[in-house]
Amino acid sequence: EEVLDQEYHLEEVTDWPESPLQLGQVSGLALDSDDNLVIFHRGDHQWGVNSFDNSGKYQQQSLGPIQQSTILVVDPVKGSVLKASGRNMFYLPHGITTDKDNNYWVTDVALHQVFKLSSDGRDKPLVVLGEAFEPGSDKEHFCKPTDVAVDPVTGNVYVSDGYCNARILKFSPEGKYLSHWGAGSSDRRRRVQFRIPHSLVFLPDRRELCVADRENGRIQCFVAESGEFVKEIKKQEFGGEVFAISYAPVHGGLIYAVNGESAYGRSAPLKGFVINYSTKEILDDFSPENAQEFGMPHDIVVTKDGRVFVGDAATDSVLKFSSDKAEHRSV
Ligand SMILES: O=C(N[C@@H](O)C(=O)O)c1ccccc1
Repeated sequence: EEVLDQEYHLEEVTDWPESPLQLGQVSGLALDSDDNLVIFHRGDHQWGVNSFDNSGKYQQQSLGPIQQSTILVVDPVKGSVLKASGRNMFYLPHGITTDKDNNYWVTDVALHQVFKLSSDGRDKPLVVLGEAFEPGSDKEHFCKPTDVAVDPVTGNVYVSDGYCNARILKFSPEGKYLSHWGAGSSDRRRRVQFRIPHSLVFLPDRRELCVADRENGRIQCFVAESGEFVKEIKKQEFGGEVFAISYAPVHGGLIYAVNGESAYGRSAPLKGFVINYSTKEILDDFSPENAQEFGMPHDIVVTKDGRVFVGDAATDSVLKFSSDKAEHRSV
């Protein structure tokens, strides 16, 4: 197979989007089957230090749900909004993914719930997991669930749970609990448990599930069917926090990741990374142009043609990166 040639380097496509998107905190990104970008954002709601009490209960229920459209489908070339939905449903959006039928699977950390939604604009909840506003750690309750990944072959659904739990749960396509691993499961094989499993990606060519184990600053990959541990990728360059990951089944398998700030401040520059899944080597890193900086890069997706989008929950923006020189405005 062809090897990534050396002059491959991702650079920001600074003239994307052509006109600004009205976004709140951008928490999640996904791609639909046409490689349109799906943005999950928080409108006028913000996750702040007073949003939750010590038991994980959301404190701002009285605000009511976000009235803006929290799910935007955006053209990857121009950045124009193709569809908008997700009004009056969510309090603190977090993760989003699409399944092979273009349904949305989303998590809301205030509701402590996971939803399967039709993408026909009616947002019809087809599956709901967890109990609204009730944190917990059994088979029917999550605590600030962070992300979802769907196996395109079996339709099985994986949930990373979450800020106040430390486990991955597996459900049937209809939402029946099947198993879980990490905290609370029988497997004691791996000493160090997750610390905020924050982002998931399914590797279709390997049938593995990789997890951004955020506060452990590492990526862990598992056999999706069994939860059996396969490998860990931990890099000095991450600086102790990995916020989100994505994957492209090309060039032998490429993992894309963004790092983040720890509660104790910045321990490494905020960047995106392109990592060779097999060798674990960092092939490229990237960040915004013109001394702009990432604020809180919070999710990342990569299109079939190698364009990368990063959603930032601090700058309320989505940035586009490409290695195709033709795409960068000639200065
Ligand atoms: O991590 C946090 N937020 C982000 O991940 C997010 O906004 O999803 C956070 C933690 C404590 C207090 C406030 C925010």
